[in-house]
Amino acid sequence: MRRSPLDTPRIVPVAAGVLTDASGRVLLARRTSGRDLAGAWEFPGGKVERNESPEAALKRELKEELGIDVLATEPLMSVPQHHGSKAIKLDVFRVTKYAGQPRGMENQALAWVPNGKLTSYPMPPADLPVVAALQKPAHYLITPEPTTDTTRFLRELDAALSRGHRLVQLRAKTWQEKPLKALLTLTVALCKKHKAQLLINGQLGLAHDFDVGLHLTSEQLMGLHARPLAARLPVSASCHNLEQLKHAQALGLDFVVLGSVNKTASHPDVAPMGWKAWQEMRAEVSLPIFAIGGLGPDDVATARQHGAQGVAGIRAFWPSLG
Ligand SMILES: Nc1nc2c([nH]c(=O)n2[C@H]2C[C@H](O)[C@@H](COP(=O)(O)OP(=O)(O)OP(=O)(O)O)O2)c(=O)[nH]1
Repeated sequence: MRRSPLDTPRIVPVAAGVLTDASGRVLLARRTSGRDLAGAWEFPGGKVERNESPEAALKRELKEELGIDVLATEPLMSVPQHHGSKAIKLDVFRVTKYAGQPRGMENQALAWVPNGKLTSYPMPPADLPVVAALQKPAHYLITPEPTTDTTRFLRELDAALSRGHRLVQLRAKTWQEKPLKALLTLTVALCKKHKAQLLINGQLGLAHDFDVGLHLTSEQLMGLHARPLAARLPVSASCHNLEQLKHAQALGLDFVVLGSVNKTASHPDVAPMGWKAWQEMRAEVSLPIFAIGGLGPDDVATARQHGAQGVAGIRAFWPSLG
């Protein structure tokens, strides 16, 4: 249900920093008792004051909380998040240079956590997309419908993977089972070679048989009552509205794709939602979301500033189309 303007909470701006040590461990701080989200682990930081920039707030907060001087930062992402009656916009920066040794100046516990272990720490909802951004790719490559010229298809996929893509959806909607199995065998081998994760669009049986991930259409998503694959295999879904996003989160999907952000050549009949509506839906859930629709690899920074994991697409990612 949509909130009316009267019950929309004021959006509180918060700045937080990702500090890493020489071995890539990330610094988390534990929220002290008697506060909102007490006991949760978070990225150090705090509320942005009136007339203060998020970077200035981060410097001030990390001096107060950790006793360090922040010398250089890079924007990582900005996450809009509603939880309970609160609404925040969490601006997260990588702290690339600082002076001093972080200490818990406010008696808060600190922990240096290996990147791969971050998900075992209970964190506020707004931090979950940030952890995903630290751990998972920013591009989700969706293949164009393969033609019968599979040699060419595989050559182009090889070229795309050589550019660094590590998350791939095989979208072969019109293929019969037998040739699709043959194509999938070759696609699996290619993805293995490039250490890329493969998901197949729509075909649960094949995902099982080939031990690959599954990408659900929005219709398939809404027909499910449980996550359809073992936890070690990724499951994603296409979403177009808040109901679908919430269902994907309730099922425990690994990530979703939400769009269309802009008008696209492939779906000219779909009305674009634009970034504002995209961001409002993003704020209601905390699972990682790729933005899709007329976007390409160059749009990752914009997508991250609206709370996206990154960008998904066909056209701008595929060698002969981009
Ligand atoms: N610092 C920080 N805050 C976060 C993160 N994730 C997240 O949801 N938050 C929320 C928790 C709080 O609602 C708000 C940060 O506020 P704060 O730490 O400056 O202030 P506080 O809760 O002590 O509140 P108050 O005493 O000022 O009322 O942002 C995070 O990673 N780091």
